[in-house]
Amino acid sequence: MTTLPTVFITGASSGIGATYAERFARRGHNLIIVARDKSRLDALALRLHAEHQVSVEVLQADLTNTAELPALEARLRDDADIGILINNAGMAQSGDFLAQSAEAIERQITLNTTALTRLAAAIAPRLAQSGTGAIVNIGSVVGFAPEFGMSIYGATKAFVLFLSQGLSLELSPKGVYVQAVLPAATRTEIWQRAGIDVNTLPEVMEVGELVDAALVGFDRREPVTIPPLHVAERWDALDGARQALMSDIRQAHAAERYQQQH
Ligand SMILES: NC(=O)C1=CN([C@@H]2O[C@H](COP(=O)(O)OP(=O)(O)OC[C@H]3O[C@@H](n4cnc5c(N)ncnc54)[C@H](OP(=O)(O)O)[C@@H]3O)[C@@H](O)[C@H]2O)C=CC1
Ligand SMILES: CC(=O)[C@H](N)C(=O)O
Repeated sequence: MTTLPTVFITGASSGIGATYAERFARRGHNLIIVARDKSRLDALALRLHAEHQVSVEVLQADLTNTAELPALEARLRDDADIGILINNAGMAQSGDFLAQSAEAIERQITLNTTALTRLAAAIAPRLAQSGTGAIVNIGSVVGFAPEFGMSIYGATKAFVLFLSQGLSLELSPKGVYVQAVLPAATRTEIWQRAGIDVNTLPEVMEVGELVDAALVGFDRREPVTIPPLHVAERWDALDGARQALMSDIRQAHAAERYQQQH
């Protein structure tokens, strides 16, 4: 009998991360769940263990505190049972760029990009060595849309997509699956935490539907999964246009429109 890999999930105390934890427990995976709120993690661990007979270990950590990252990195690097990383913890901030404090900007970038990247970097060599495993990074459709007015949040999520595509190119030949999941508005606490009333939003997906759809993409080994996108060809066209740029942008001379007029 093959043993299922342990799933390491950040931001598992609520919302999308807690739902991933429930879904993977249902599939029979042991879990390591990470967030700041230990009492919520403990309650989830007890429930999932009772309902699904899996082992659930709780790791309390503040991922914005880079001093807390080495312990998590060491665990990902050294624990051969961990075969799937769900890089989910994230935060959003509402409000204009002009109104953001330096501390708030740093916190958001550290959580959404630095911690995510460092955790992926910690597990990737071991997965590549074993030729198996998966890294799932939770981005957002906001990463496509500066028009949504969440410039820093969107920029962090554009980073997540770029990083995931790059890692997929590097790691998939070595047997490691990398998935970027890009949800749109989903009913979780992130909205309240960002000072936005989710009930004022026009279209909101329920979190169970979002995670189940993301797992369909996971099982198909899709590199990029966008659950709310009904017309899949739109993504193919966007990514195709990006790839078509590549031959055009490698040029030794500036385009004619930038040549100095003498
Ligand atoms: N809901 C939505 O509309 C969308 C969400 N996303 C993304 O989904 C991901 C999950 O968010 P979602 O479930 O919606 O939101 P929630 O606010 O419900 O969950 C966020 C999770 O991250 C954890 N977290 C927050 N800050 C830290 C920190 N400093 N250190 C460790 N853990 C932390 C929280 O736990 P704790 O407070 O206990 O630390 C919580 O478990 C995020 O990356 C978000 O950007 C993407 C698109 C849409
Ligand atoms: C607060 C948000 O913008 C949300 N998390 C999203 O990514 O759509």
